[in-house]
Amino acid sequence: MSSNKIIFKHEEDKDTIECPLSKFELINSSIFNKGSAFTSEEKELFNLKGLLPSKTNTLEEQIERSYKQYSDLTHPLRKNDFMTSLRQQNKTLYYALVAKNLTEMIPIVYTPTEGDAIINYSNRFRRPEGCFLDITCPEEIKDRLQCFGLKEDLDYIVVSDGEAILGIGCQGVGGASRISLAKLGLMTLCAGIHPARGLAVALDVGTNNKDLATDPLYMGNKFSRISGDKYFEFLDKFMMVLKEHYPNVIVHFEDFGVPNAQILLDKYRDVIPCFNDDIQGTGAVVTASLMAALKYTNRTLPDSKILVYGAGTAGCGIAQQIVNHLRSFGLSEEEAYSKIYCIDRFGLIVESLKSKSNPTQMKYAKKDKDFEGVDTTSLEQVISHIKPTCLIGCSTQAGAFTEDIIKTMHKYNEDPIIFPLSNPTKKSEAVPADILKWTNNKALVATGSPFADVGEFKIAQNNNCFSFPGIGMGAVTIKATKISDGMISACVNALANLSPLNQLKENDPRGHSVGLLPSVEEIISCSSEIAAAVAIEGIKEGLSTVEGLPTDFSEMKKLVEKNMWKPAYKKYVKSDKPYTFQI
Ligand SMILES: NC(=O)c1ccc[n+]([C@@H]2O[C@H](COP(=O)([O-])OP(=O)(O)OC[C@H]3O[C@@H](n4cnc5c(N)ncnc54)[C@H](O)[C@@H]3O)[C@@H](O)[C@H]2O)c1
Ligand SMILES: O=C(O)C[C@H](O)C(=O)O
Ligand SMILES: [Mg+2]
Repeated sequence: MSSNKIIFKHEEDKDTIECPLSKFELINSSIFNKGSAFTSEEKELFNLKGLLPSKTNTLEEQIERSYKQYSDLTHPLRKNDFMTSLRQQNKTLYYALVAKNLTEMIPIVYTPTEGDAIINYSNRFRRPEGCFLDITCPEEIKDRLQCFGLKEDLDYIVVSDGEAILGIGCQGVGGASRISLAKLGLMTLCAGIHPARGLAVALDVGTNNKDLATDPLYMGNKFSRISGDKYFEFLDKFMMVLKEHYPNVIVHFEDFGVPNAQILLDKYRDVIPCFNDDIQGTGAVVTASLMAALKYTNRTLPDSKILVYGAGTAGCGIAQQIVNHLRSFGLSEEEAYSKIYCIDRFGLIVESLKSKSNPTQMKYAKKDKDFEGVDTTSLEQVISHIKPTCLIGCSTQAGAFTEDIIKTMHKYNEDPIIFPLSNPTKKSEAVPADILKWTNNKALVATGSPFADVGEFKIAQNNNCFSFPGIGMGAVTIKATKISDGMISACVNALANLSPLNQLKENDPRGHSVGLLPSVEEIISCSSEIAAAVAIEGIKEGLSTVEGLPTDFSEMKKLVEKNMWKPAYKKYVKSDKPYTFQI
């Protein structure tokens, strides 16, 4: 393509934007549209005079108006519908509105309400967003992707095949599309990925969800999910198109199922700059909150025993990240693995469970003889035998952490660390109010979905939304060739340092009431701090392809913040240059 085409690069220091659209095309472009905020000069210049009423609003006035409309709706799913429409109309207004109301709106546009929106996708569908790739037409992958721009036009892709959406299983094409859009939305909101430079990709490989397959309105392929060679060939074709045509784009895998998530990550992480949010993003946020909780209670990671309940994609990702962290304390690989215990649907993973467990799970297998006389399918008995410091739930089993279980944890720990991480809210292994009640308010709790404070106790959201935006933006900043384990560990350390517990003096009893992680209100500043740490680690490891980047943390943070797209209107000047990017 010609070099004079419009490229949305990080142009935050410019006061004007070159706009190649006019009339209906302009007003229908969610990237360029300003709605009632077009000035009279812009209305004249872009042929909009007959398309808009005469008054020009400010962005603040538009925020006020849309917040009123949003507030008129009482049902969370209707609020989600409203926000989806707003995003499709005017991205600047959408992100400005969410940024102003983070605590209220993140649960609407992300977990948990997005889970309901996904379940109802084909019935509530109004307008498509993002790219759809179909396993029946692998030869079309390149052309379909190129509708959204060429290699200079994209920084970040979120891709899902919809198999393991949150804790609600296969949600077909709707799950694949909307979970990718929700994650991409947070990349823009929290880490400033330009909305025209991010792409949500839905891979439609069929569905095993009977409700969808029998719904006449279901919009995806109704055949059973394709697996095995044909699935991997399709994925390989997609990844090779990215490698050839979008070599600098960072790829974020989301909600792939257990059989494929780790395999795809292992296969492609040295080939394409990519990471899996459920494995590595979750591993990072949970290790960070665990480190903060241990530090506050004067314990160390090498002295801890961790029990992971639900050894799927997230559970094994968390376990692996904790192992990586234990290694940084000088433990051997064997010692590190020995500190982590995993339970899956057949009970504690022990050597004799080999035929029912996958190779990733078997890394944590314990010797059967060490559990003689213990019913390894009973969580309570396993806890009594191991006496873990920390219990982590990623099982999708609502209520699995019963009163007896939590009290058993408390029996062996003055301050047990309990993380019920399954999403959405209805899948949580326990609710914080119960956990606190059953432990005389001593447990250190953080949950996957948002929960309200319990009296004076603040419940941190132990969700990968605190890690993936920083990991992704760090990688985009240096146009990384790879996202290394060191970059993920840099995220862990940066996030653990941001825990509000660090601001307390030793033995300050308020510890349990400040929350283990920063509040959602702080998610944007946390993400830039993490991005800077991740970028610096990538440079140190020789994984950057950008020349002349700062290696000093505060300089890098300034650069990251400058590069972050912010929702504000700029003056438009007319452009006749060709463009290829999404509008
Ligand atoms: N908080 C976060 O940031 C975060 C991140 C990722 C995933 N999650 C949540 O964690 C849950 C799991 O996600 P995933 O991607 O790992 O899914 P997954 O399907 O890969 O894993 C779930 C695992 O739980 C196991 N399981 C099912 N029933 C069980 C039982 N009765 N006892 C023990 N194990 C059982 C399954 O066999 C599977 O291995 C979901 O609810 C998801 O929303 C939270
Ligand atoms: O999407 C979330 O809220 C976190 C996580 O990626 C999940 O799958 O639950
Ligand atoms: Mg996920």
